Amino acid sequence: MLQALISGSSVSKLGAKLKQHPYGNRLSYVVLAEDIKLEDIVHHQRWLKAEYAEALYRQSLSGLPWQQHTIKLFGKACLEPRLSLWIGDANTAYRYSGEWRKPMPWPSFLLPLKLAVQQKSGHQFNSVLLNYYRDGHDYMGWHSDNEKQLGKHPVIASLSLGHARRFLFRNKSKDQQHEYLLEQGDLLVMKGLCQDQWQHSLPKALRVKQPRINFTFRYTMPND
Ligand SMILES: O=C(O)CCC(=O)C(=O)O
Ligand SMILES: [Fe+2]
Repeated sequence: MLQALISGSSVSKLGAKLKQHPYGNRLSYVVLAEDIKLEDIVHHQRWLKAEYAEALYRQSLSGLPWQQHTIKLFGKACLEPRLSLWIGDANTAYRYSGEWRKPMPWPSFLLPLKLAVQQKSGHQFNSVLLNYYRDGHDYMGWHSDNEKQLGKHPVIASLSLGHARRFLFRNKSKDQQHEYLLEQGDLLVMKGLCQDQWQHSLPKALRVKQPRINFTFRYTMPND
């Protein structure tokens, strides 16, 4: 059953490779994950089978109650530059921007995906944060996922659907930066010291008109 979701050619290619950016006419290159000696970041390109990835993308776009939250930035209330949704076991409420967010129960169509992500990464997850970037104006700023509720050295498995977007890492002293291109069906696993040593962001891409959806599977310390 699970094998039906997963592409046979998900094994990373080795060696130094440069890949041309698939959008924009600016000549721009992306260093593939395999070039980067960051053992705590693993990029499984095209992990999901194309037909399954496309069906999951469509179902997630139209079938989930996406919300646009307000956050406080320098004391001012602002709309987040993306939509999101917190899904998880009943005891995985989490604190974000001063508020408790209760999880939506797992919709049945996400259960086989959760199992497949657990199998691939070798870790258990009880929650997933979904992000919906409506177009290239939506983005996620620099941050580390280092909240207490995620525990020490969290493992976060991030699945990408929809339009390809750049995903950046910079180390905390800001003298190194790496770039990944996340395409439909890619699974990026962040673990070990990733959240301690690096920040990540999904920058704006103003030429992109199509949406992207991202699922970040996490283990959240249960509330009870
Ligand atoms: O959209 C992405 O790929 C990353 C999302 C992210 O970093 C997060 O939800 O913490
Ligand atoms: Fe993150």
